[in-house]
Amino acid sequence: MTSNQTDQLGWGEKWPAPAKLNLMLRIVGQRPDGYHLLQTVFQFIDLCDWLSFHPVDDGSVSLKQPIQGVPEADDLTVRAALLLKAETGCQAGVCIEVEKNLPMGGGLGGGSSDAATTLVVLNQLWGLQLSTEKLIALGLQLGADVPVFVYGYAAWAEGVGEKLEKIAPSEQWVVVIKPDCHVETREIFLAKDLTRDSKSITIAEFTAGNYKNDCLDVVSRRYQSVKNALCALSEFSEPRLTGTGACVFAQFSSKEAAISAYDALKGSWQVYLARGMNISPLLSKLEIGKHTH
Ligand SMILES: C[C@](O)(CO)[C@H](O)COP(=O)(O)OP(=O)(O)OC[C@H]1O[C@@H](n2ccc(N)nc2=O)[C@H](O)[C@@H]1O
Ligand SMILES: Nc1ncnc2c1ncn2[C@@H]1O[C@H](COP(=O)(O)OP(=O)(O)OP(=O)(O)O)[C@@H](O)[C@H]1O
Repeated sequence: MTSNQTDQLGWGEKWPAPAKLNLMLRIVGQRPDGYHLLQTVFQFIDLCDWLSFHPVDDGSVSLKQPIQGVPEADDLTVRAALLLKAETGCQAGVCIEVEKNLPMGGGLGGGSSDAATTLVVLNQLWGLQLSTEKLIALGLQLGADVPVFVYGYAAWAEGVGEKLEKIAPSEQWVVVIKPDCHVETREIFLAKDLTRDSKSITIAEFTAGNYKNDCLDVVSRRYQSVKNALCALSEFSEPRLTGTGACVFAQFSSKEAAISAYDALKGSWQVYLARGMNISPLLSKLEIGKHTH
């Protein structure tokens, strides 16, 4: 393959893997296998990891630089690429480069988003022609948060997060605090004191302001730094927890208000200023590619 062809096909380009926020999260039941049945609203933010894919000719899947603390074989991008090969019999190889910006264990879905970007982009680069529905089903094997990143639209989600319906909450400015702790999703879902019987609500009830996250009480009881972050953000706007934490966020209707909260918090906290997005930057980049290639 010449370098010109390589560029045209998107090999070596940087592909975004955005973070998500759960704008609300209700636990409405539990499956026999222990997985929790949710109602949640996913929206993307313009805070991203960046992935690039480099062809290798020996059929192997590797990482250019493993992420600290994550063995290469466990990395969700490697697992996603191997899953595609196993599913399709594809013999091609790839070296994956991840520019990691999203904090891990933050409830921002970084690992899941990296996996989704790998599924979607390698499907294209390897010419596999799997449908979005098939990629969503493969993504679900890797984690409950992967499907929405493949889907690419802000979504009302049910099931364990795989029943997705497009939704368009307002794309507000957000300030996100990453408290100084790592919350394991599994630990929170195993907690005895977690509420698991919330009443289901409608999209209209969410839109009218029902933003409850059922994990909030358990997480803030166990992690003092999450509680402190909620308190710090509440000076500026109503704070919420994303997923099972640790990150907390608040929305702002103006950029100026968001910047002034960000400026006030940045001396004491690991804090991010971002913008809500109803179409994932990955999907936008794929659409642009379709029109230019
Ligand atoms: C909390 C959320 O981030 C909300 O978007 C997701 O539900 C979690 O998604 P995720 O991190 O991709 O989760 P997975 O990697 O699939 O599961 C991690 C662990 O959380 C528990 N888990 C996860 C999702 C779910 N609906 N019920 C669960 O009980 C399972 O015990 C599992 O062992
Ligand atoms: N490419 C990857 N990036 C980040 N974490 C990864 C990756 N591959 C595997 N992991 C593992 O997944 C765990 C969860 O990472 P992630 O960044 O998705 O957390 P999270 O934001 O809390 O996720 P979620 O909101 O889906 O619960 C990490 O602690 C790490 O062990």
